[in-house]
Amino acid sequence: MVFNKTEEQEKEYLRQIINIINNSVNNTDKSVKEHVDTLQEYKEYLWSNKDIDPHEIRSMRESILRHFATGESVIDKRKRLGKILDIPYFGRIDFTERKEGSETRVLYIGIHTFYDPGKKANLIHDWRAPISSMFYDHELGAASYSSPTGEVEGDISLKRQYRIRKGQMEYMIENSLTVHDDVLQKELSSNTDDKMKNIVTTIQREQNRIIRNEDTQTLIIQGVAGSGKTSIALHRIAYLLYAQKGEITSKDILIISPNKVFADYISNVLPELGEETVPETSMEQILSGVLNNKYKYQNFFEQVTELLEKPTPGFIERIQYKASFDFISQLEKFILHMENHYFKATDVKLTKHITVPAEFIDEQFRRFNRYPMRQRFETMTDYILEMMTLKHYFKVTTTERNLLKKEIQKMFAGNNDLQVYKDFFIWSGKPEMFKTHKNRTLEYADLAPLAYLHVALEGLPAPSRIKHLLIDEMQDYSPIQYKMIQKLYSCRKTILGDACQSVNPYGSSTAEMIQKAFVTGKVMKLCKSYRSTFEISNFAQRIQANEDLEAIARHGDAPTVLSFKNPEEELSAISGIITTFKKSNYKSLGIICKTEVQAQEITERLKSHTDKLYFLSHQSTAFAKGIIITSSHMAKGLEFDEVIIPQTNASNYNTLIDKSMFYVAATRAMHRLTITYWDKPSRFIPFPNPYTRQSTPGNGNNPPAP
Ligand SMILES: Nc1ncnc2c1ncn2[C@@H]1O[C@H](COP(=O)(O)OP(=O)(O)OP(=O)(O)O)[C@@H](O)[C@H]1O
Repeated sequence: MVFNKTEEQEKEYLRQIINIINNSVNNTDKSVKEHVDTLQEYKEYLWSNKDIDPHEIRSMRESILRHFATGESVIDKRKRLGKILDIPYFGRIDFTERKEGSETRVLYIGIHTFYDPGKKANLIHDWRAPISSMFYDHELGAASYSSPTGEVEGDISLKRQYRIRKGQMEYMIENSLTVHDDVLQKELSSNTDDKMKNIVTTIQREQNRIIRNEDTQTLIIQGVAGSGKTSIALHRIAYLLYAQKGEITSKDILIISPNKVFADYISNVLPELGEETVPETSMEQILSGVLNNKYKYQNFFEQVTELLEKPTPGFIERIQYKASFDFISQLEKFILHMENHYFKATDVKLTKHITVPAEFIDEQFRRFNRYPMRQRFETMTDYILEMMTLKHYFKVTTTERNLLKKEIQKMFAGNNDLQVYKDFFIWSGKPEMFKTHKNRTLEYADLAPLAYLHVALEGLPAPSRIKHLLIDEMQDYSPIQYKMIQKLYSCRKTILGDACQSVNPYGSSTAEMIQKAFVTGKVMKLCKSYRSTFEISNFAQRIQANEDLEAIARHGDAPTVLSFKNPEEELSAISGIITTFKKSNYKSLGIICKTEVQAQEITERLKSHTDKLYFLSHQSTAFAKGIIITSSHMAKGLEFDEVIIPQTNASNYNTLIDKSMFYVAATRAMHRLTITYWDKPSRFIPFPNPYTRQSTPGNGNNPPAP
């Protein structure tokens, strides 16, 4: 007989579960109150007995700390219970192990486990538990999961999905092959919240494989636009925190993310999954840190801006060269060259009668070659002095020691990182490949190689205690940057991105290049695109084809291309679209320009037409709700219900990098996309556009075929 067969029975069961959870909440509340009261008592006792002896104070301090720690875990439990009360579970499978005498187990699956001490049973199973993996991996029929004791095989006889909010069941979907599809379609058709949401109820099979992969040291995920890479990466973190409890905490994980806005945008997901947010940083911060924050440098955003606004062939060439593997091998050769030619030993007169011969000093430089070059001086000095005292029976003074060390240091021609770096370009016959900007500002592409040389000369900073490194937007980093990351973080890594979405086409990396830079790594692909409607995905495919991309069959409004005579007409049409948006059910509108300057200029001009606009710049630190105007670069990784891409004129979108920007902007749209231009259309707009509407908001006209 099927347990809770009907929807009515399920609803009744839900009510019972909520009651049990409520009891647990009451007990926890009591426990929280007891802890608070005890701590208060301690505090009062300490205040009113200021002359108690130090032993008693010490033992009280220990008790307070103990109470505090248990109190904190009770508070955590209370928070978790609050979440469970709202959405106790979202799925169910009935599983019978293929073993004699096995009974069917009814497994309700939710964000957290809920154990009922009364029934001495798990009433709800955490989605990350091994047994719960079957919910994502199998439909009705034969199924299996990996348990710590081996593979458990059996059959799923029932599978259901529920939508429960605030403890109320909104709907339940019965077991069928399309359970996931139905709920997925509903999830994808909903409008965006201000921040990224968790996808725990509808994780797809290919995504689940990545989330639960624990075998691979370096996992590289190449996923098409909107395939859920970022979502999956965050669920993977939540999974690892669960599966490796006791070994890894959220503080042991580090995310390298493109900017603060993106970090804020994704900051919701882990707390929604009941985990703490994870520290985040940027590539620039890491590399500049290695160089002791000594240099002024152009950041990645500034590099992209320069490429978009005033790219010179030299600038592009420098970026391209520094993103090549040839460059890395030249650097390696140069390090060897330094090893062989940068130390020129001379005799050092230590005392009136004692001279340390040059050959002996040179010999020691070679002897200690297991140390980075600049780290040898100290050890060499000590060793030489030891040998000299043995030979000459004299006592070395501190002054003599310092003198020798200083002299040895002077014999090395590589004491200044920047000078060494310049030497490298001269040595390699490419002096034109190094150029500083105003105020001796380094180019972004120079940061990683300079840090690479610094480490070869000076050694690595203190080993990082990070146990898992996550890199998003992997395509934007170059091989030499990955080489540096490899040196700095020997831990497990999850690296994800999309080679088609580079905002740095001259210095970007594919999954295979990253694999080559690391000399290891498993590449996994995600081909299904979930974000955009079929029509938008197809449109974007025609801007820049990605053979791997498989658009999800979710249909919506066709993208619109609107042509105008001049910028004024275009602007008033955009303001018309904004008015329509405000009246619609959509929650977010992104007006995505090619550059930040253009975005700022449009913001200023639109302000007199409409209110509640939010200009998102590279200095912004938080994602905002509503109508956002920003650049393609900043919009990367984000998504909007509706997107407008203005000024797609021939002159504005013309180069390789412009095309990348256009593609990134178009793939941000979930449900609706409008492209506008005046004068001549960009050659990247897919014409003829079968989706173009005849009547348009504002003054838009149907564009002529170019
Ligand atoms: N299994 C899923 N269930 C529900 N929604 C999903 C699923 N997978 C992805 N999505 C949705 O698809 C959208 C894109 O996801 P996400 O931003 O993680 O993709 P991405 O691959 O990082 O995208 P991009 O590279 O284009 O920035 C999000 O709205 C996400 O919630």
